[in-house]
Amino acid sequence: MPQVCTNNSHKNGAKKTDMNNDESYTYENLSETAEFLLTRVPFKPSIGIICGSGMGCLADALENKKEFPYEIIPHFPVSTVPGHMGKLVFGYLSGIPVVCMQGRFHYYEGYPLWKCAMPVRVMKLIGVSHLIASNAAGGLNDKFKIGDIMLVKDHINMLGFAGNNPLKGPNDERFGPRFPPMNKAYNRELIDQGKKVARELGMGGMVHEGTYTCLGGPNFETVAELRMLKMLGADAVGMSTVHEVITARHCDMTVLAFSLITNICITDYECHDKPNHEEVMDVGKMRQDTLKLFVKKLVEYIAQHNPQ
Ligand SMILES: O=P(O)(O)O[C@@H]1C[C@H](O)[C@@H](CO)O1
Ligand code: HPA
Repeated sequence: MPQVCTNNSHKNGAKKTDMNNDESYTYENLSETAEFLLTRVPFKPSIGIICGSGMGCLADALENKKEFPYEIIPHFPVSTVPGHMGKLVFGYLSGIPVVCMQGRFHYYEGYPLWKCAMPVRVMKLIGVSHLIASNAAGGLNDKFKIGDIMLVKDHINMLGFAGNNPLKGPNDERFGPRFPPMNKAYNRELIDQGKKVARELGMGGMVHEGTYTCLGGPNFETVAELRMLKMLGADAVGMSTVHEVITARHCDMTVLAFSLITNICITDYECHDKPNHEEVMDVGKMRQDTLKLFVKKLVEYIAQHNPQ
């Protein structure tokens, strides 16, 4: 049975922070959050996992779990999206300690990007050096099929084009530099290892490499928007991950991200299908065994080789 933690000082959905949307978390705020967790978990994971929509199964695979509902963690936002459980889960995968976000935060939930990405900084402060971020995404690349996996080799930060960035505002050098590079955001060794693992698991044909783009959501995209994104070089489109990766790279974490292609983007006005969140979650469930195995193998690789 997983151990579910409680926090009496933050009972009954009581307001945990006075911050409004203009005030970012301070280093001290996030250190309090990290301290809260570290004093309740008997191990320090160096690998963090973020579960995409319908992919909470990745956290179910952990052993000796210790679970923290987001409501009880100081300064944490709460998850509002179906398919995102809203729990931080510590445990072991193949005997390796990991921490898993079973539910992430999206811009369309009403949170500013720095708040959506705050758990990444908390992970950093508890000792996480490697982040595996997963997401559900619509496939734009003609070669992709529903249920395929795309290892993210790069992203197009559409929200960033409009000046919206999780690093916007005063920079605290204790997290990272004012102007972080983003040309090597996704670790090449881990992308190659992802492909190797896929081949070993007999799923080589369903794993690709490509560019992810994030829009604000919550609506799915128009045909014209999708045609434009395809022309720009995007292979998959979603509503998350980019703000987490930027925050992770800012504080020098090594990142692997992958998209589960849950639907094929509709770029034809004559097609009358409609994308929907139920389908997105169903594909996550359909692929849960494959995803668990895939992530487990990557965690084993990271623990053995410590790619930088
Ligand atoms: O959290 P992710 O990016 O996996 O969730 C995707 C984007 C939207 O939140 C939702 C749409 O169905 O799934
Ligand atoms: N668009 C945006 N986000 C998504 C999609 C999509 O088609 N599928 C899953 N998340």
